[in-house]
Amino acid sequence: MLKAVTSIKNKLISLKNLNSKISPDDYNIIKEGRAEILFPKEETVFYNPIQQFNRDLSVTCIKAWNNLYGPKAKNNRKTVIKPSHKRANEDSDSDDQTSIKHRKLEDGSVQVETFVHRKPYLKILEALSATGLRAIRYAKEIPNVKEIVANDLLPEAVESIRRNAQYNNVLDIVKPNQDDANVLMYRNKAQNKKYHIIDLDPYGTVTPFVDAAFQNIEDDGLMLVTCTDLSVLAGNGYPEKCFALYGGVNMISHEATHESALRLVLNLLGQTAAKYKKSIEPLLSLSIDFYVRVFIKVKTSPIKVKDLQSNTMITYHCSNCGSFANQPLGRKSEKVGKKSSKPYVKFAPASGPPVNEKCQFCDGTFHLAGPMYAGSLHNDEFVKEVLRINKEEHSKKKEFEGVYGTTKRIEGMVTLAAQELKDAPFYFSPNNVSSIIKLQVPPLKRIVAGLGSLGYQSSLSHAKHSCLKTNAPWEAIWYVMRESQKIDFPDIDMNKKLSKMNKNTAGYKILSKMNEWLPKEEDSIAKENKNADEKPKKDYGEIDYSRKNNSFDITKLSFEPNEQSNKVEGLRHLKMVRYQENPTKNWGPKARPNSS
Ligand SMILES: C[S@@+](CC[C@H](N)C(=O)[O-])C[C@H]1O[C@@H](n2cnc3c(N)ncnc32)[C@H](O)[C@@H]1O
Ligand SMILES: [Zn+2]
Repeated sequence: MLKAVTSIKNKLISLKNLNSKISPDDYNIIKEGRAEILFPKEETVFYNPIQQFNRDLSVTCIKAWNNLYGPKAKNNRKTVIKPSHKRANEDSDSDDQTSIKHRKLEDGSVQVETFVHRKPYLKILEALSATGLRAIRYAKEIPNVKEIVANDLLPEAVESIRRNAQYNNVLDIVKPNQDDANVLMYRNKAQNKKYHIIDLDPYGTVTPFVDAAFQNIEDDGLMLVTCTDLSVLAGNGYPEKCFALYGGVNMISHEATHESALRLVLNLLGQTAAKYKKSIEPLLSLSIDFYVRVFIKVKTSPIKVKDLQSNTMITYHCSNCGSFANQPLGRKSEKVGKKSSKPYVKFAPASGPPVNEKCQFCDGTFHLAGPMYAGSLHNDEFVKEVLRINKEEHSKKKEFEGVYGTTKRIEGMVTLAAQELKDAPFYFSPNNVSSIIKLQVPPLKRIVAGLGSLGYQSSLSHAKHSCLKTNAPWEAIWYVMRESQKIDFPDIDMNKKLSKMNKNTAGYKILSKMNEWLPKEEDSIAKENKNADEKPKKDYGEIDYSRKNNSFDITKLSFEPNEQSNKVEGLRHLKMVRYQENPTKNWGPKARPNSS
């Protein structure tokens, strides 16, 4: 949270090394992280205090990326064995200082351990910097930063970046620059200048800046991307604009629209990267308040680019009952050569569609969402490191006391993201499903236990409160929801209930036809026997996003707590802070200041 807004009164500030004097009444000092920003009282440059969470999280993510995949991550301690006549520092990196330990081995050779004390090496571009606050925080809070170019189109913003970089004593690291972000990035490309980290935090959509950014980032680099245009990415009113900007349509009027927003942004990034033989790996993808923020690793890899097709999907979602089915746009499978017996990967068009013309549950019409990214939203290793830094360093170490105001929220959000079920795009709201079939909303843990007893996994979603992600087919979801009523109302008479319902409603159609489409007991037994005889199918990288596997055994249903329900219930008891602590009045994406 904002630490202090101090009005400077009755004295002139003379900035170190700055010739000009600043009139005190013109500025507030805003303290955030380790930075102090001189902020003009009449707002001419963009600053939104609610975005402190975004900035705190970004600092933590850059540290995590650098620890795991940064240019020198795997290289901090080298052990080499040399013939005894060679000196240890002959091959050492001339930029860095090294300390060396020699140990003579029995065979006469010398084991040389080189401890490398790195000179700052990280190069960061903040392409849309406004006051410079973010760049200054990166300079003061992230180790090993060599250079941060803090760029903005507006002269007032660049003046503010310069003033603040100087005031914070980081002008040796933070380089203010006035340019259109794209002009800067394409010029960098021409000069072969690249950055390890590119942060894109625009007003609204990131789309205009993405192409240039992919041509300006180092291999294995980290790209941090914000989009605040959620009315387009997640709203109901602009499918055509969403398609034009992101190359796909969101899940209009569906509770999972915030996850589709993330998948659309990742689709835009993945498609753009592929043009340059690059692939993206989402490290952490969050839907937060009024914006989305994704952290991706970028790699030049023509082989990985081949996965783009099978990692892209469209989604059919019923406009009546909300059930959905995903359709990957391609297939990737491992085959074995007939003559050579060598395995090879085959890419093929997908087969489909996964649904009939009308919804099989309620006769409703399907809407089409996507194309969008179908793969995992987060990387386990990265998320673990983010949580570690947040807990062990930012929350506990004395040196960080009072620096990070949003550690609880980072813990809450990232812990939820970490437990999200993979390969199960989207979630459903038990509240909505219950209201469709006009039954009482069961507790989440009971639904999860029921699905778990049928062999399916479930998790919460960071993107929406009280919603469930699951790899269960919709047949199982409707079935569990109906049967769960019998716990609360053991004498419930479903036929009587149906007779009172309007026959044209989705709920009536779902409940009245359920016994027709539920798997039959004898089918389950036959399937079990067949599976036991069948050789396992060898699929490589092929994930069934479609939810077509609906042959569960209905007789196995139980609502007793199980591993799945205990896991979900454990998280709900953590009482984590998902939302911003003490948001100000009328918080949200801030408009451009008047003068811009
Ligand atoms: C949302 S603000 C950035 C906030 C900042 N990153 C932070 O954390 O406080 C967006 C900034 O982008 C700048 N901007 C808009 N279009 C631009 C362009 N084409 N090139 C460079 N800067 C641009 C605006 O002047 C504004 O200062
Ligand atoms: Zn339906």
